[in-house]
Amino acid sequence: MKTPDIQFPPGVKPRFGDTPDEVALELAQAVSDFLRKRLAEAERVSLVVSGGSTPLPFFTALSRKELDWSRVDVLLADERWVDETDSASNTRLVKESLLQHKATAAHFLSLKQAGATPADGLDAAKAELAGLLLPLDVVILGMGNDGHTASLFPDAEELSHAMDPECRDIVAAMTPASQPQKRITLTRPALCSARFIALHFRGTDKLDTLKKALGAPDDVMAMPIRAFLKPDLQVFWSP
Ligand SMILES: O=C1O[C@H](COP(=O)(O)O)[C@@H](O)[C@H](O)[C@H]1O
Repeated sequence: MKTPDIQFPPGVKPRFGDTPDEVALELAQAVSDFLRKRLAEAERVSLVVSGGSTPLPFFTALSRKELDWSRVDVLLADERWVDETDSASNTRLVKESLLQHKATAAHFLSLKQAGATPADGLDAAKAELAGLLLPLDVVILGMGNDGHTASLFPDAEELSHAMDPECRDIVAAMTPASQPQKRITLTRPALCSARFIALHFRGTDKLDTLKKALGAPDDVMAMPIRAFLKPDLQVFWSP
């Protein structure tokens, strides 16, 4: 594969692979190495993953890694406000493909709580996450072609709250006009301060989206992914 022609800010570490499986294996190796190192230093560690279609091979590879999973708290960067039985549920994806094999022992913290809307369930979600230590250890982000990451959508009326660098909330309710479901998301400061942050995405269309994001890095409200394009971000991409 020809290495994509894309100019990253200094300190961003891109890894380009030929196939989604190759990149998923590399990412699983990098994440498990980092978690193992953190488990030698901390009693519990946190692993934040994204939903959508991209992470499946990464989840499968990571679930087979040898780790003390009983000390790992797994949560999603964002969730659609749907029941776990719904095919759009990111929770369902994580339970079916990540919390398997060796990772069965991990502790899952659910963003989706009871309530008709994410606003109704927000306090319960905050209570669920109350024991997490900040900064988070590992955050794996995805990205949409509108420049959203997690559920930080450019067209959500709650975006300025969730993207506020001073926001004290770990989670926020989101109602993006473009999306069929309401969402709940980790906020920018909670995600941005993680010790290990990776952006995992695939496809030439999304590479073009990333180039657009890098072209005008300051307008983070137009493309929230821009807030994460900073030194030490690890980028994992395949066609
Ligand atoms: O809606 C979402 O989309 C993004 C990207 O998903 P993909 O299907 O293009 O991989 C994802 O990162 C986010 O968690 C999800 O809720």
